[in-house]
Amino acid sequence: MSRLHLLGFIALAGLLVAVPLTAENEYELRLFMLFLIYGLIAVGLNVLVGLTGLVSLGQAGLFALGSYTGAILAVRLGADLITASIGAAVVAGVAGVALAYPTVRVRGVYLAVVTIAFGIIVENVAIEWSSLTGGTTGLSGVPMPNVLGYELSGYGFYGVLAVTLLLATLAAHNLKVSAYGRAMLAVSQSEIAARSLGINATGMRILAFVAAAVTAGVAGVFYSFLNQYISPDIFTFSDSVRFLLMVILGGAATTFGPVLGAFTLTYLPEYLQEFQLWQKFAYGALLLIVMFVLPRGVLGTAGFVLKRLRPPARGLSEAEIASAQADLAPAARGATAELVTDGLTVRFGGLTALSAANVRVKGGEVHALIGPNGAGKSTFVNAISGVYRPTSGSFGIDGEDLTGKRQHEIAKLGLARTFQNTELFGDLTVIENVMVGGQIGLSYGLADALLRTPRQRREERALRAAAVGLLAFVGLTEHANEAARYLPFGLQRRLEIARALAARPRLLLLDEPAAGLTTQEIDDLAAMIRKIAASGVSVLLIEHHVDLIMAVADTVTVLDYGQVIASDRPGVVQNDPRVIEAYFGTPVAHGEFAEAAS
Ligand SMILES: Nc1ncnc2c1ncn2[C@@H]1O[C@H](COP(=O)(O)OP(=O)(O)OP(=O)(O)O)[C@@H](O)[C@H]1O
Repeated sequence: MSRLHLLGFIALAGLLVAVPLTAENEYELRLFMLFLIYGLIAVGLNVLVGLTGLVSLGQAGLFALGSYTGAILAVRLGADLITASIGAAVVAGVAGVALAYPTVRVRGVYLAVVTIAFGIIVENVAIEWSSLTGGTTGLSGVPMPNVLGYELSGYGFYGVLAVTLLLATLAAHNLKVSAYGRAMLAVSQSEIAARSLGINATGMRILAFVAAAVTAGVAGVFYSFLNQYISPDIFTFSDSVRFLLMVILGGAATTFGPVLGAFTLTYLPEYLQEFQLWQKFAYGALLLIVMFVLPRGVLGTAGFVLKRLRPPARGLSEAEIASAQADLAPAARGATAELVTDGLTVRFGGLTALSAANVRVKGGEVHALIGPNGAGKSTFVNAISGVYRPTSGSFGIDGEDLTGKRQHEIAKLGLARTFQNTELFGDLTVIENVMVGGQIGLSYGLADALLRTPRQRREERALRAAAVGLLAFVGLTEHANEAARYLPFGLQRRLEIARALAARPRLLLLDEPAAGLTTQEIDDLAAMIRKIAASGVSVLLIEHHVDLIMAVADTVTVLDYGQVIASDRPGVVQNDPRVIEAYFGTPVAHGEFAEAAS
């Protein structure tokens, strides 16, 4: 944990201890307890909004679901605070999974509408199912907070709320700096790239929704025990908006932003009471001004300014570079990684982009796939990496059939790729991009991430060391701490290669890696590809640059109108009349092919 974050946690803990000692009356303490409850909702919602970039305007619905579940369990079944919280966490968690499902199809404003609809449904069920919920009259008689038959004092309950908020903030912070947090950020920035590195994007979104739902559900139980009475009008759409505002105002994706946002929006209405009729207007105007001046939220902007004033070193320390070594060899040693496609066909409506392609990439070779524009090269790459589902035919690595598998499953079986139009995680740093690539080899789980166990730290250290080694291999150590989006184009291409290599694949697909590079950069790329192949990785190279192909390829396969028209050693293919005709329309003299195709 950075020194700044440690200070933040100490300050938060200090505040939580000091408040009950200094509170002058019960009302003050109760208001602070409300802040703790809202803070819990905001901290959970920040996982969703800050890390996966998704917006939920249904948090009041989840809060209500938790409140009602807790209250019903307590009133009707005599459950204590712990049992009620577990029950509410389960019910809200299941609702979180259900809410995450639409993200398979919808995002952005459509997803926001789905979450709004969810909130409205919960509110209406609470009103209409009066035999269970008490309808519009609400549910009263929630007992005093009690644990295992012992009633908690006001301060005891305060302690439970304070410790829960502190632990939730710590767990959310740990999640953010773990492989899970990086994976969520990666998914939000380039889903296709994240999937190509073995990340289950849907799984990450479900996890984020569940985190936001469970915290809102437990906060709901706390609320019903604090209030001892709940009714549907406590959980309205404007509450959902307020919860979202807490995250955005404090600073999405920051550790303490949601807590600060919850604090501000709990106390602000109190201070604005003196404006009487103008209270709501003043509230809105103030929010508008803050968001206009600080679009990243208060702590987001503070962090940004701090980085400007004291920029972190762009590169890595000598010691860190010296301690790391690139390991390019495939994770599964001894594997030959032979890719074989059998009659692979991809149709888009009436267009056959790839027609019964039989390609064999032998273990450890550099195999170039070339062809005129629109020949079907990218379609081939997308088919074997799981982006497109083949219409017919099959493909596999080392005899294992991969047809029909999803992108992240194929990645886990040893295939990594780069993209024709680079697909980096722009807001992550260069080294974080490579670390996301290496996450496929991690074995620590969610509990390790939340608790930052020694196992998590050990694996993260090894992951970083491997990433440093790969950055040295592609010559990017000087840029390690820069955001990937600010790298010059040529370096972005190299970063994509390092990121793909971090997954320690058996087969590496390079989709036009030389596009847009200078002659010197292409020479460096050729040397890099040779080294990669020498370490035992099979390379499938999609390229137009004939010089590069001649320099590195062991075999060249030529596609034309989706069909394989030649596959042989480069020198043979270069003189194949069908290939020359495919590029020029008519047979031409020897030598002109290389000149024109490059
Ligand atoms: N998602 C898609 N939907 C419909 N048609 C597509 C799709 N992707 C590719 N195509 C079509 O399939 C054919 C093959 O395209 P593809 O991009 O695979 O060629 P390519 O060899 O990679 O070309 P380039 O060198 O220009 O990248 C083209 O006619 C293209 O228009």
